[in-house]
Amino acid sequence: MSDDTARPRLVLASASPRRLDLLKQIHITPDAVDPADMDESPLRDELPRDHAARLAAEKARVVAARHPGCAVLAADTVVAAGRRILPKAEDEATARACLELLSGRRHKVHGGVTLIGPDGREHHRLVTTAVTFKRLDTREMTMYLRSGEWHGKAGGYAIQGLGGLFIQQIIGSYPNVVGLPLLETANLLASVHIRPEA
Ligand SMILES: Cc1cn([C@H]2C[C@H](O)[C@@H](COP(=O)(O)OP(=O)(O)OP(=O)(O)O)O2)c(=O)[nH]c1=O
Repeated sequence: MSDDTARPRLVLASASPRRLDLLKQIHITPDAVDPADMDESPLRDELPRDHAARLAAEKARVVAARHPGCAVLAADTVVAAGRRILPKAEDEATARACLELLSGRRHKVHGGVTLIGPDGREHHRLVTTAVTFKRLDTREMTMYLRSGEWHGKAGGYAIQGLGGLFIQQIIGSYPNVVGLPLLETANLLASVHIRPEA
């Protein structure tokens, strides 16, 4: 059987337009997008990397149950300052608190990825990127809060947008910070015969 005939349908279990764009960037177009839409609160004392891995797996399982025989891809991005999991900023006060915490410091972004194959087998990856912010002055803080870009973003910033202005150093995968570690995701997908189209 050729690789092409073996290619299963791919379902992206995500409501994030960024994840769809990142997949498209590597010439992979899901056959369907079906967000898991679940409670993403951390468990008591859950470590940031464990949280990212657990949520990616849970999102994938919920969606795989709705699409038997398909490959299902899910991910979760967690911004962590030490053992602390930063929230997704839904209001300005939360965004400000996140930015004050990140200002002038290094933090980590953990990207959990789960692929459930058409045979129901689970494959997991956890990718960590270290990001250093410059120290933000009052003008920069005000400008960024006004932009509204922080809305719905883990840690209250977007590296792919205006937030890129604050990045002094990054060690590791850039697309992981945006929402999907592309190298590791492509390797997972290749294991179920889904490859970038020319
Ligand atoms: C740190 C950072 C996060 N983000 C975004 C990516 C994710 O969408 C979001 C993290 O939240 P997630 O819970 O990982 O994703 P989501 O709720 O948007 O979508 P779904 O769970 O359905 O897959 O933060 C950026 O876009 N840029 C950044 O630099």
